[in-house]
Amino acid sequence: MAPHSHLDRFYEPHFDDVERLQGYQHGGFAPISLGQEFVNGRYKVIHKLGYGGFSTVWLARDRSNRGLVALKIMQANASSKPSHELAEIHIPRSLHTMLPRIQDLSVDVKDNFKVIMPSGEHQVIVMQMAGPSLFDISDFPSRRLRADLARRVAYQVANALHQMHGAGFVHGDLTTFNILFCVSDSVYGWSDQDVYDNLGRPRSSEVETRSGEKLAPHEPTCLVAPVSSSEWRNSQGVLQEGVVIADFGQSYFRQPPSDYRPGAALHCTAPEILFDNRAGPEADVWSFGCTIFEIRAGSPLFDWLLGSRSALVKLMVRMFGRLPDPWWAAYEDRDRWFQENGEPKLQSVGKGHTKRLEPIFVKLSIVKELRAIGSTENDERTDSGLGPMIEPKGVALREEEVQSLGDLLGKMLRYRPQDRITMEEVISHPWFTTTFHPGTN
Ligand SMILES: Nc1ncnc2c1ncn2[C@@H]1O[C@H](COP(=O)(O)OP(=O)(O)OP(=O)(O)O)[C@@H](O)[C@H]1O
Repeated sequence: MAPHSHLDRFYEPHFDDVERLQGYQHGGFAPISLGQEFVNGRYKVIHKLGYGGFSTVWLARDRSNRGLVALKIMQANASSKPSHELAEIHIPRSLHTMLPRIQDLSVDVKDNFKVIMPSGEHQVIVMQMAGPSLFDISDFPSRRLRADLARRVAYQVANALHQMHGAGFVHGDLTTFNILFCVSDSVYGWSDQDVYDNLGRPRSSEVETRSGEKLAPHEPTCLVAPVSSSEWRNSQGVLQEGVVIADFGQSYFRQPPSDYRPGAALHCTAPEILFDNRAGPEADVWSFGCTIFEIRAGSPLFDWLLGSRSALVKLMVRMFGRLPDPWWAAYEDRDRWFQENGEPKLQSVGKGHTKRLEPIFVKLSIVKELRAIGSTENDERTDSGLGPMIEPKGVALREEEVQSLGDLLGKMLRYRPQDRITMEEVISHPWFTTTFHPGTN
């Protein structure tokens, strides 16, 4: 009989917005529990804020000043890579010292220390506590930000990225997952009870093996769900309408470190990374183009769940046409879907005198995607419970905005990095400042 997989070993948790249990291995996630203390009781874990591929992120009380902080507890394997540590800790610190105007736009690292646990040695990064990510608040497919808020948020990120590029920093992993709403100043002074009253009590699910076998010391006794997006959305006066950029794990200053491997989220990955493994400020511009679309649309330009590089390239070619050489020749599935000129392959449809050739799929375009915003929303959602940050349902973009945003994204999403506009040009684009009057359609 085949051995049970790691997943089969456990009963499923009661909720799905939680890290996978397979991540809890030697070298993996740290088994943290609510109430756990670090640095001689200075930091005490009181809730969970999120998780990513490399870490779990917890809300903690800093007893030195009674304030609230976020503890990003890295997987042990990621903690031992000097370049990762350098990026996660030193890039945000350098940004704050070198670029005073970015202080409100990038997350602040306050402290860091290491802890030894049965899973290994973990780097813990103490950060300014922020709110949910843009991804979390939109909660695809039913919600997107209010139009004015979407543009304001996009401008803040553009401003931060412009300053970073001007000083020689590359972010390397720009997505809606890594842009977080700021919380109101009063939140930092909340008691534990205020946290639970406003954000709900942590939901936890006991971890149990199917066989009844005891848990290993590196396995958590409970999985804890992060504060839910609906708690954030419906909490009154807790979130500000400003954002900070977070997650500098893929960032670098001037030159990528020798062990650098570009690692942007697949749906935001630029073609030069896919084909040449080459990151840079231009790749940030591509990722940010995808991110602006997602901020305005509430859903991604290219699917989040593509699964493969080839599936992403197929969507790119459907949208932007034939790849430049030599990438076209390197795209292994091109003959399956496309003619040599990048047009979709043709298939025979109909019978007898109605028989004709038709493309095997329709071509995509940014403008078409922009025109579809607001018209394909899930009609079952109610306007109540959406919160003040969310656009009412069924609101489409004015044609004037479709043209303006289509122009901006078209220039940011050019295949060749040297053909893309720079962040200097992005922030002066009229889409950020034009008033799109209702009724111009
Ligand atoms: N300072 C913070 N305040 C509040 N929540 C945070 C903070 N930092 C991170 N989070 C939450 O934790 C999640 C994971 O954080 P982050 O993306 O930094 O982790 P990661 O392991 O580096 O993930 P990735 O797989 O994206 O590289 C974020 O999406 C966010 O929801």
